[in-house]
This record gives sequence, structure tokens and C-alpha cells, in this order.
Amino acid sequence: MALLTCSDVTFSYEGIPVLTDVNFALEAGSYLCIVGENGSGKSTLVKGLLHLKNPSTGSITTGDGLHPSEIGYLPQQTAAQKDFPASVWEVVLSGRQNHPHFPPFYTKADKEDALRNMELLDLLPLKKRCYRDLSGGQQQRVLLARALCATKKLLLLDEPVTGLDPVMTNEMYQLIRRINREQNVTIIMVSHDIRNILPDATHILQLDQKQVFFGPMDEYLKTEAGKQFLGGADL
Ligand SMILES: Nc1ncnc2c1ncn2[C@@H]1O[C@H](COP(=O)(O)OP(=O)(O)OP(=O)(O)O)[C@@H](O)[C@H]1O
Repeated sequence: MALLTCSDVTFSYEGIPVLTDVNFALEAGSYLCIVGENGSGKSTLVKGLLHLKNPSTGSITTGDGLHPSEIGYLPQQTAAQKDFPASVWEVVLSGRQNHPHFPPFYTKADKEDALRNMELLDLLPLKKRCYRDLSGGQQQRVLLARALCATKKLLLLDEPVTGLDPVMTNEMYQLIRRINREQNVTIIMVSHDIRNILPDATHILQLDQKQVFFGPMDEYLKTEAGKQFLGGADL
């Protein structure tokens, strides 16, 4: 069974449909890139996948042992979040808050998982630093570790390289590639940066108030939609 399936999904605001005909199934281990112009429905779909917004028709189901609360999410960073007055350790550990238990304190397992993810993303040297004093690239690595604490199966990343310079952007993509290939975590990434993701993404979902394309990357590159989206340039 697929990890995630959208069947005939429509999303509406105040009864007016803004995204229709969403039909796709994603297998575990995939790397899906969601693309589309501004206003095409990407954020609305992300809210749907996180169960923060219900479809007005159709259904979103999870399979392969994935519980909807086990999706690790890296949101678009806001200016307020950049100034968050907590240590790197506290921010990463807070990713475990979707594993509620009683008493409501972090357990040994929570702390071990946070340490494991910090080691994976080379964050141990920054453990005691204040999050707001870090560079943009370091902050994104911390948020990636936090998202990883919430899941072993599916990471949902909303424009994870916005505001990063080319070196930090590259570093971020390398880390996401490793998480996908070495930890076998499925990736769903909203991105405007499709060129840089070409070597990593296995599937593309293009939206334009409806689903324009879903399928493997190599098929997308042969479609008119794919050629147009990439501006007709040689790849
Ligand atoms: N809370 C809301 N109430 C009413 N309409 C909304 C709301 N949020 C989004 N929309 C509308 O839904 C449509 C899709 O918006 P959405 O934010 O999902 O697009 P997007 O592809 O994420 O855009 P961007 O790339 O600019 O972030 C747009 O027409 C938008 O105006």
C-alpha cells in the first residue's frame, strides 16, 4: 500500500474551490517535488497533507504504517522564528512533542532520538548555542533535525532553501538527499528551485489550481508542462 494517497481531492475556501483534481499515490522512499506558480495551491495542499485543512471532496489516506501525526514538517521560516530565544538542543528536542506520553516530560528515548538526529546533521558542536545567533543555513539544519525528530517515515519541507546562499543551499540539498537515501525517509518538498532538485527528486507534482502533472521526473521532463516550467532551457 502507498505511504500517502490523494483521491479526487478538492480544497475550497468559503465554498470556493482553489485546488481540484488532486490524484496521486506516493510510495515509501520516494522524493516528491511539488511545483507551481504563486497561488497555484501548494500551501493549501501542504495544509491538507498535515491534516490542518480538510478536503471539500475526496480523501487523503496514509498507509504502510504511517500515522498522520508522524509527518515531520519543516515550515517556511518567518522573521519571528529566526529570533526564537531557545537553545539548539531545545529546538531540536521540541520535534518530539508529537509523541505525547505521560508524564508530559521528555523521556530518555526522546533525548536519544534528538541526539541521534543532531549527530546525523552535524549539529552536536552547536548544541548549547542560542538558535537566534546561528546563520540562516545553521538554523535550517536545526529545523531539519527538529522535523526528523517527529518522523522516521515522511518529511514535508516547504521551500527549505529560501534565503540561503548557494553554498548553504547545496549543503541543505545534500543533507536531504542523505536522509532520503540512507535513512529511507520519504521526502515531499515544495520548491521553486526545480533545477537543483532534478538529480534527487523521483517524482514531480505540478499544480495550477488543479493537478497539471504527477509522475516520475524523467516523464515530466518530456511533457510540454515540464518544458515550459523549466523555461525550455537545456538540462
Ligand atoms: N485562508 C484563505 N482564505 C481564502 N483564500 C485563500 C486562503 N489561503 C489561500 N487562499 C487562496 O487559495 C489559492 C491557493 O493559495 P496557496 O497559498 O495554496 O498557493 P501557493 O501555491 O502556496 O502560493 P505561493 O507560492 O504564493 O505560496 C490562492 O488563490 C489563495 O488566494
